Amino acid sequence: MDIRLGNGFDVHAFDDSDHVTLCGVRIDHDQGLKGHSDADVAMHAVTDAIYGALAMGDIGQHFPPSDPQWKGAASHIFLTHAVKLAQEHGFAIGNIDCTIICEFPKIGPHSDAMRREMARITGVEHTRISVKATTSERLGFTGRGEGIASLATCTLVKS
Ligand SMILES: Nc1ccn([C@@H]2O[C@H](COP(=O)(O)O)[C@@H](O)[C@H]2O)c(=O)n1
Ligand SMILES: C[C@@]1(CO)OP(=O)(O)OP(=O)(O)OC[C@H]1O
Repeated sequence: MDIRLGNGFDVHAFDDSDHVTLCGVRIDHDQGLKGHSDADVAMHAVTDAIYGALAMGDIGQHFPPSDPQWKGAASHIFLTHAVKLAQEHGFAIGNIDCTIICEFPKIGPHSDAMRREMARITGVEHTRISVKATTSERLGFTGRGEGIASLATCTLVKS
């Protein structure tokens, strides 16, 4: 059995919009996230974890921020591409673990919806997908409410 481990990390700054999209779930909030795409920082970290496990670059190499085609794009496009690439190379996703770092919005009430949305996109059972959150105890840029950071780990399995 061939088992691969990948990690991903991403940061997006807040802007003055009225919602954020995290793991494909829209959360009304008094700020939004700036990005070339829909700025789904958590889904970007998960996508990069898959590319990392495959040792096939990163999200910006597959979907350059300089390409107008991806302006405002929904991030499920990027995640779907990474999953397809894994499948084409004979891998299935073993599990995904994602951590979202921010003071606000609170993630807990939305984490199950996020797991189910990523399960829908990836075709992976939601019991294999984890979405967690932490504050940074008011320290640093996340603590000052300047943006959201996210990190993710995934395993890929080829039997
Ligand atoms: N944006 C967030 C941040 C945290 N949580 C939940 O609160 C718990 C305590 O956070 P600490 O940073 O004080 O450890 C954390 O374990 C999460 O369950 C959240 O839902 N949303
Ligand atoms: C997702 C892409 C798409 O152009 O743009 P952004 O939304 O700016 O997100 P980032 O995490 O900076 O990753 C780079 C790009 O691939």
